[in-house]
Amino acid sequence: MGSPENLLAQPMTEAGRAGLAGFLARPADAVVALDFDGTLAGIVPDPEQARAHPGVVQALTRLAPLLRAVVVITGRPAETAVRLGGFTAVDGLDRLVVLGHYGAERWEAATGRIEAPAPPPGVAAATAELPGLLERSGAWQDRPVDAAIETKGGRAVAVHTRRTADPQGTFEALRAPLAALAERHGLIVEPGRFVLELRPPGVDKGVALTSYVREVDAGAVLYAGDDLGDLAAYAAVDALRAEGLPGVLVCSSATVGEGAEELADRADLVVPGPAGVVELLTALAEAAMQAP
Ligand SMILES: O=P(O)(O)OC[C@H]1O[C@H](O[C@H]2O[C@H](CO)[C@@H](O)[C@H](O)[C@H]2O)[C@H](O)[C@@H](O)[C@@H]1O
Repeated sequence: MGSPENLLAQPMTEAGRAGLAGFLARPADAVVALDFDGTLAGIVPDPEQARAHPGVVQALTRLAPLLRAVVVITGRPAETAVRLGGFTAVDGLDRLVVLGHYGAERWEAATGRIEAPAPPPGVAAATAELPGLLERSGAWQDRPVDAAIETKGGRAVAVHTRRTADPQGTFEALRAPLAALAERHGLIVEPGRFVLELRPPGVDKGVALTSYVREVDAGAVLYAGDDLGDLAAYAAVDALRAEGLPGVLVCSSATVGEGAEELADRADLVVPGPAGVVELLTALAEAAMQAP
C-alpha cells in the first residue's frame, strides 16, 4: 500500500476506482464506515476478549479529522464496541459515531452518550430457552453451554459454535431450531462467523449506513466489513453508487472459509484483515492530507 498513488491503483473494479477517486477528490465530505469484529478487531475464540487491532485508534485519530465522519456499524451493543475498541475520550476521535446492534443503538464520542430504544420483547424469553435447546443438541457434550451464549444487553442474544468440536457442523445443525425459536418470539436469526444471533427485525447495517450517509449529507462513502451481516451495507453502497454517490467496498479477509466468501467476491478492494485495514486507513489519511 504506502503511497496515495499505490492506494489509488488498488481497487480491482472500475466502480471501486471511480469511488476512491471521488472519495479523495473531496475527503472533507466523505464518510468511512467500518465493521468491528474481523475488521477493526481480530477474530478470537472468546468475544469478550476481542480488542481493536494495534494501530486502529491511532489510524482513526489521523483520518477522522480529515473527513465528514467515521462511523463504526456493528452487531455488538454500542457500549461493547466502544469499550473493546478503546474509543472513549480519545483526542482526535470527537467525530466518531458507533451504531450498535446493527443500527438500533447510537453512541457519539462528542457526548459520550448512548441512545438506545427499550429492549425488544422476546429476547429475554428466547434467552431463557437457549440452555435447554443447546444441551439437547449434544454439541457441547459435557461442557457448560453458558460459554456459548452471548447475552447482548437484552437487545439480542448470540450462540457461538466456534469453541465446539465441529464449529461448522454445529452451526448448520442449530440453524433450524434457532430459527424456530426466534420466530416464536418475534425475532430473526442473523448468521455470522460461527455465530447465530437472535435479534429483532427492522434494522440492518444497510439501513443504518444509508440513513447515516443521508443524515450527514456525505459526498462519498467507503465501507469495510468481513462478515455476512456486512452484505446489507454492501448493497446500500451499491444503491448509493447507482444514485451517483462515489463508494468503495472493502473486504477484510483475515479469516477465510467461514461462510463470508461472498463479501470478498463483491469487494472492490480486499485487505488482509485488521492489519490491512489499519494500513488502508493510514494510507487514506495520507492521501486525504494531500487532497486539494
Ligand atoms: O458486526 P460485527 O462487529 O462484525 O459483529 C458481528 C458479531 O461479532 C462477534 O462475533 C464474531 O467475533 C467474535 C470475537 O472475535 C468471534 O468469537 C465470533 O466467532 C465471531 O462471529 C460478536 O460476538 C457477535 O455478537 C456479533 O454479532
